[in-house]
Amino acid sequence: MVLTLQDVSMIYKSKGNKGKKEQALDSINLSILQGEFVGVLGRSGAGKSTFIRCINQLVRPSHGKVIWLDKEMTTMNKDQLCITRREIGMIFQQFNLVPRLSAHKNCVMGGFGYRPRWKNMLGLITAEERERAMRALERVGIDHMAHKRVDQLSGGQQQRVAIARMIMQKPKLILGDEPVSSLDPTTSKEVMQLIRDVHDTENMTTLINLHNVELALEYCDRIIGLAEGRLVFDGSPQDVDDHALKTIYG
Ligand SMILES: Nc1ncnc2c1ncn2[C@@H]1O[C@H](COP(=O)(O)OP(=O)(O)OP(=O)(O)O)[C@@H](O)[C@H]1O
Repeated sequence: MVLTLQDVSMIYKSKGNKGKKEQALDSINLSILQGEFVGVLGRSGAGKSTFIRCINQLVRPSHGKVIWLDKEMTTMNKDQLCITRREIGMIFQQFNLVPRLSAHKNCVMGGFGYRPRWKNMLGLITAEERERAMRALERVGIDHMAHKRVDQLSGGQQQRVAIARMIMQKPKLILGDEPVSSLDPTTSKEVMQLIRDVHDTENMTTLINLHNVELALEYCDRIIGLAEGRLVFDGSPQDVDDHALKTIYG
């Protein structure tokens, strides 16, 4: 087991709206094995993003434990989290790149978690880091755009840069928060294939939110389904029949 969630719940308390509470996750218990590629399905509002973000503590769960490689993330302070998050790469729907910087500079930043803060602030990059970033861009097929500002790239190209930045980070776990939702169908497949290739060759573990059931069934080894914050399905893609889809999507 590389990742375990024990009784994880998340209740958001809105500041406005008379302090209304929103239960986004409800007692999730789950174990993920090394090397699994897991797709997370559910309707809009089912809790998929919250689930993914509770794993690396971008959202701090209200209750329960998240244990990653025998370390309990839920009780970690900010410094401990910074160190542990180096092992966890994240790919977002909106790419989360620095728009005015080049693809290469964005990629180099993937390695910043391993360097002293002062070096990052001064932007001191070694020749080895420069070369490694270039190789990561090559790996995702975007090296010919290395020196272009990322805000001048297409969505698919930007997501490739984000994946190269993640390769530079050398994580053991990939978390994807709807990484292909803003891409057209052909580009979505290309990006999913790329994530799958990186997962396979680097022997990673991956959890990814997807709106597209077909993509999930094609690329994932295991599917989990959320409905109203609860885990309502956990099985292989072959087990996702009409009954399972009805359970997940209502
Ligand atoms: N910051 C927040 N404050 C209050 N409520 C929130 C917050 N973030 C999410 N929620 C609520 O928690 C529930 C789950 O949201 P979440 O974004 O995790 O769902 P999702 O399945 O990822 O949805 P989508 O597919 O539309 O992105 C929703 O009811 C949402 O309104």
